[in-house]
Amino acid sequence: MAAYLSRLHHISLHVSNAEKIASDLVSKFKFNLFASRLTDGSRQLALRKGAAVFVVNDRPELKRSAARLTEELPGVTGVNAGKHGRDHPTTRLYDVSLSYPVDTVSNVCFEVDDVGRSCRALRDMGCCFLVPPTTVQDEAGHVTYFVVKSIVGNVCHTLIDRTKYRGNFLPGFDVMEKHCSSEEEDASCPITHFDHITYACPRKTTHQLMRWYEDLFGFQRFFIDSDEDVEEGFVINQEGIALRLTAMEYWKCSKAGVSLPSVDKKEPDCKFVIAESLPEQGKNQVDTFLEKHRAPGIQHIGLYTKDIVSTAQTMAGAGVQFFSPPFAYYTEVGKQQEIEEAGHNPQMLAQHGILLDTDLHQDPSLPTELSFVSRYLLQVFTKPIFAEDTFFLELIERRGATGFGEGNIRALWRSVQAHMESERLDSQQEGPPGTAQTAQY
Ligand SMILES: O=C(O)C(=O)Cc1ccc(O)cc1
Ligand SMILES: [Fe+2]
Repeated sequence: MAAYLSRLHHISLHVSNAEKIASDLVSKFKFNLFASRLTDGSRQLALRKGAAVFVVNDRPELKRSAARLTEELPGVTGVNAGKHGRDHPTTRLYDVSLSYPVDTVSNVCFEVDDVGRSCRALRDMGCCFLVPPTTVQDEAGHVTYFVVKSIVGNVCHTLIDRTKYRGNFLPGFDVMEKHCSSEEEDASCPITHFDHITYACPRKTTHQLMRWYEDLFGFQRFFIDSDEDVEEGFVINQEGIALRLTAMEYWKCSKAGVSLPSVDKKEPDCKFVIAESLPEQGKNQVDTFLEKHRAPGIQHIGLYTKDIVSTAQTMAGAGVQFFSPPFAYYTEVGKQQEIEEAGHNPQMLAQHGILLDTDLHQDPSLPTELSFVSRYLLQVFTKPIFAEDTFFLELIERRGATGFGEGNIRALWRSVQAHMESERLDSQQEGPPGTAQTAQY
């Protein structure tokens, strides 16, 4: 039986300079730093925007990490954190401090209602535990968590039960009383939650991955496109693009002991997208991720916003760089009309590289003349946010469309390929490989 998840709690980043990345998330992406945990050995900074929470961790140095890991694993059970207890300087709470050679986003932490039951379920299925069940407490109560390794590269999942905790975040973190952002700033960047997490995976691994998430966490297939083949997934294999996309979703379930979320309580949470590159059209952005990240992993995260134009405008003004499709994208007759019919201004979208994809959907419950409902989605992709050309963020505004737009994927693909080509030319001009700086900001 699977371990059913209540909701996504936070996503952890492991980076060489936590302060720099946290400061970018605050100043450019308008997240609020609301909690921190500072010890001699590690720094964990928690940032929030709506329900989207990132925890930014300092990445342990390679040479010391092997020792740290063996030191941490047997000793963590029952650790007391914060002001009232023993606090091991190298303990990274709610995560593992595995060393990693490049900056990475590697832990998706979920809340569960019954940690004991989830742990037994995963153990019975042969899951690999990186941290055994561990209780952490402070004056506001206690939480219990454990960490499992996924089968996607360095991705781990922390499962945490915080039903016995009354504090604002997690024990061991100092929560700041007041958030630093003004209301005005929040109104211009209405990000509400994580919409999806996209994994970059090697060829022929999609099925195994889907099976793992279905069996262990009760994820279910989500069809990106109505024409999608059950076995093949959503395949784009033409005009230089060779990509297989498959998506999964799970439902927030709120009651302890519920074996399957009942139909009427269904509420989908963050989706998971598996992107697998296909060999036919040469090296591409998924291959680049696998090479630069040195393993499969989280390639990008979609942040859901209620107003993409204003969010992109504010972020661009604060220094975020977005990918832009060629200007011709916005002047093409069909696209221009599509944008206008959706009530948007092509020039405004062009200014920040925002892509629009309409999905004409037939609603069988309506009379034929009214049955075509136009649903659309808007997306814009940032350039990589770490020094390495790996992880990026996406803004997404959904107007009825629940999937991912094929037109948008094609436009993104082309702008990323063009970016990769210009990087390649730059590095050729600057000298041998390794001397070129790929930092985007
Ligand atoms: O369209 C989206 O937002 C996706 O998440 C799909 C996707 C996945 C990987 C890519 O390299 C490009 C597009
Ligand atoms: Fe995406």
